[in-house]
Amino acid sequence: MNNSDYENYIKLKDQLNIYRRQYYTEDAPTVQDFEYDRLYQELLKVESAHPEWVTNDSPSQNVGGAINSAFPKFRHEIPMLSMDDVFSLEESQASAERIKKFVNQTDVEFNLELKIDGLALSLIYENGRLVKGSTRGDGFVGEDITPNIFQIDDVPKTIPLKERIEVRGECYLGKDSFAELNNKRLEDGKSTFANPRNAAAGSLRQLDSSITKSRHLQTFIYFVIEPENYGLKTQSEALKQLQEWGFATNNQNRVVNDFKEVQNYIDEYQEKRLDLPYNIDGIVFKVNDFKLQSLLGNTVKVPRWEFAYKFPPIEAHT
Ligand SMILES: NC(=O)c1cnc(N)c2cc(Br)sc12
Repeated sequence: MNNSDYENYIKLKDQLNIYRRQYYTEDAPTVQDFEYDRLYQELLKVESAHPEWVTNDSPSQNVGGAINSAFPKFRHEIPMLSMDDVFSLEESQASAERIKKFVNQTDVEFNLELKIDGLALSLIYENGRLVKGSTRGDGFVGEDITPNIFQIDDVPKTIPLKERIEVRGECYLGKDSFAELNNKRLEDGKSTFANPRNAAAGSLRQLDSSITKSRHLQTFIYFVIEPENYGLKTQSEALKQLQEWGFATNNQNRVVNDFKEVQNYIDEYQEKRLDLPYNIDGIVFKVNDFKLQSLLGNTVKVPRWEFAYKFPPIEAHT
């Protein structure tokens, strides 16, 4: 083993952990997402060549980040995992092929969805009433932010379902609300947020709910936990049902069967993303059939039945 390779790996791992703390816990990253992604992919490459170097504190073994202890802790009954990322059409095709091989089926239907650049949240309803809202945290223990969730207008406080249910999605700040917020902060002589995702995170993870209320946060809900308990068979069906229950859902999803359709969808939204009223940073591929999703299951950190294609960074025009 070349000692300096190992030392470089430790430096890379420590640097990534600093970036994660800034992004997930402090809501104030000092590095752009694409640079973080590049370094993270480099770490994965080194770890696949040297699995014996991998320790529990590696970013590859953890989801999300440490929580703000000022909030009550909330242990997720089912971990809130993250997702594998791919960075090219070819990689996304290879991932889709690996999934088909795993389930030994050539015609697997995928539901493509927009990857919202916000922060993950979980909502729990009992007897049709919202009882709990939480952040992802480290995937196992998140922050109980229930009072703040009640301040988000598009989160239904009651739903027409008596059974207990957990749904998950993304909390985000629209581009216009972000611009208004930063202009107001500039007028008030305050620091501005680097991007809408940090502004959303800083607004949702607020100890003062009235500040959360003033920030016009929005949500897209896209997961039903244990969907088959509610008679749902596919992800596309679950999105329709979520909308009928009263959740804010993103209806720009598309069920695809072949790669040409995937290419069309990616091209279409790579084009449209600048005009959408919210930030997206990629496309989520989900195996549409829940029975196949169960067959595929999860690895320690990510589901095998979904992955994200990340758009290349938007060129900053100086
Ligand atoms: N549509 C989706 O499933 C989706 C959208 N936006 C996101 N940031 C994420 C993250 C995970 Br993990 S899934 C997902």
